[in-house]
Amino acid sequence: MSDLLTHSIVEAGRWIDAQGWCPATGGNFSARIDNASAWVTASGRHKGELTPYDLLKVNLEGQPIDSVLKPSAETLLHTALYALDENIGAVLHTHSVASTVLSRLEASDSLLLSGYEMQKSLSGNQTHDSTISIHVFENTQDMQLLAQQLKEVWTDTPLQWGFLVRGHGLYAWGRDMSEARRHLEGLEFLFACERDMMLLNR
Ligand SMILES: CSC[C@@H](O)[C@@H](O)C(=O)COP(=O)(O)O
Ligand SMILES: [Zn+2]
Repeated sequence: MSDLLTHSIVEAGRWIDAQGWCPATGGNFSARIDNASAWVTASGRHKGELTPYDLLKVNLEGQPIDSVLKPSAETLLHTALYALDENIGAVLHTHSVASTVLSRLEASDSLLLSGYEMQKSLSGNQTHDSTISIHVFENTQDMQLLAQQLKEVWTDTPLQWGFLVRGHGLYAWGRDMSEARRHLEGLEFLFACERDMMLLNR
């Protein structure tokens, strides 16, 4: 199963674990194969210790293709993103302290960030002197419901770069794994800064 896409997921898991963003078995990752399928991590694995045999193919309804592995509990969020935007090529979900805490400190459904040079790590941003919005969904164990809410929000206004799930973590994406990693790293940095600013009452 040696393949560039599966390797990119395994490698992302090692890097994300090294950052401390996927403790225990938290997090899940995927990469689009084509317009009808994606590789996704199997459920319950430690994401820093993945091998290609911990990945399976799913269709965009989240059903396994030719695999007995159980797909990530949150597969429907990955497949919803691929169905919503044909330009999304990879999705990374993390459980960092910053995203978990900040998503609880933010009471509304939209986290606004401005004044950070690191905003330029997010595609389409040329300056710190703008305001970007990251949607915050309420957490639920009902992935059908969360995927439906994602579709409804997106239909109103397409999301960019990522979204938060309150008390849970971050979903970040990009046109390929490289861009997904850059968006993830930029957002995690911005969240850590914003959490500190809030804690300092600034
Ligand atoms: C440590 S429990 C975390 C899970 O509930 C879930 O949120 C998660 O990110 C990982 O689920 P998984 O089914 O392994 O993809
Ligand atoms: Zn999760």
